[in-house]
Amino acid sequence: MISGLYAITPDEADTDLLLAKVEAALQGGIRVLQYRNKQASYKLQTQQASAILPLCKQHQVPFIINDSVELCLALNADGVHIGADDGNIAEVKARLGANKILGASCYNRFDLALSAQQAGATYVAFGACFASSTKPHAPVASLDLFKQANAQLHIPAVAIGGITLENVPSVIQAGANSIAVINAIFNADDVKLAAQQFARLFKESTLKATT
Ligand SMILES: Cc1ncc(COP(=O)(O)OP(=O)(O)O)c(N)n1
Ligand SMILES: Cc1nc(C(=O)O)sc1CCOP(=O)(O)O
Ligand SMILES: [Mg+2]
Repeated sequence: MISGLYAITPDEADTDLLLAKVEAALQGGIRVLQYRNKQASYKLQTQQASAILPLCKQHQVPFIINDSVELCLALNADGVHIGADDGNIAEVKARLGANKILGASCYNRFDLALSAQQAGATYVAFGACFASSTKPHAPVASLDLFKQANAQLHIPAVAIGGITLENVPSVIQAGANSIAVINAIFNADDVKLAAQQFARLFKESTLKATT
């Protein structure tokens, strides 16, 4: 269920603009969407995520909420993504139930991925793969983690952090199952085109990696 192009929303206060960008990204072929707005109040997050949910449903794209189990359960979204400061994975899993997606940030640490999988995570994320303007102080993660993930995990591994159309082939060749992107999609002049280009590169590079 978690594979291909995984878009994450930017910190956008203008809900109409955000919805237009999300619709364009969906039309461009994203396969997963995470709602993340670190600047918004819980009220604005609820309004924005409630408006995005039916768009994702129309496109049959899983909709994941960043950080908040409460918001995910209130909206009946498809899942939650949590990091080291967002709660205990096993406890969050128990609150969400077996049918929701639970993503866990593992930064540059494979030991965290092994324990996240053990605690019930549906997927893990490693990053930052490259310097990220969205999160400039993120620790740098080696692309070798994806080789390790393929060999030792039975859940998908998502790559995040500074991923662009230029560097995405190297991440896919390294073995990432999914590519999470904020800036290079949502700050592109043409959001739909950017998503289409990522999706096409993902297809081409995956074919190369498997032949
Ligand atoms: C797919 C994906 N991977 C990593 C993160 C980062 O989560 P976290 O470390 O909790 O940081 P914030 O996003 O909450 O700032 C993510 N959101 N999504
Ligand atoms: C939200 C986030 N988490 C990261 C991590 O390394 O865990 S990097 C990151 C920002 C990703 O945005 P962009 O595609 O604009 O670099
Ligand atoms: Mg978080």
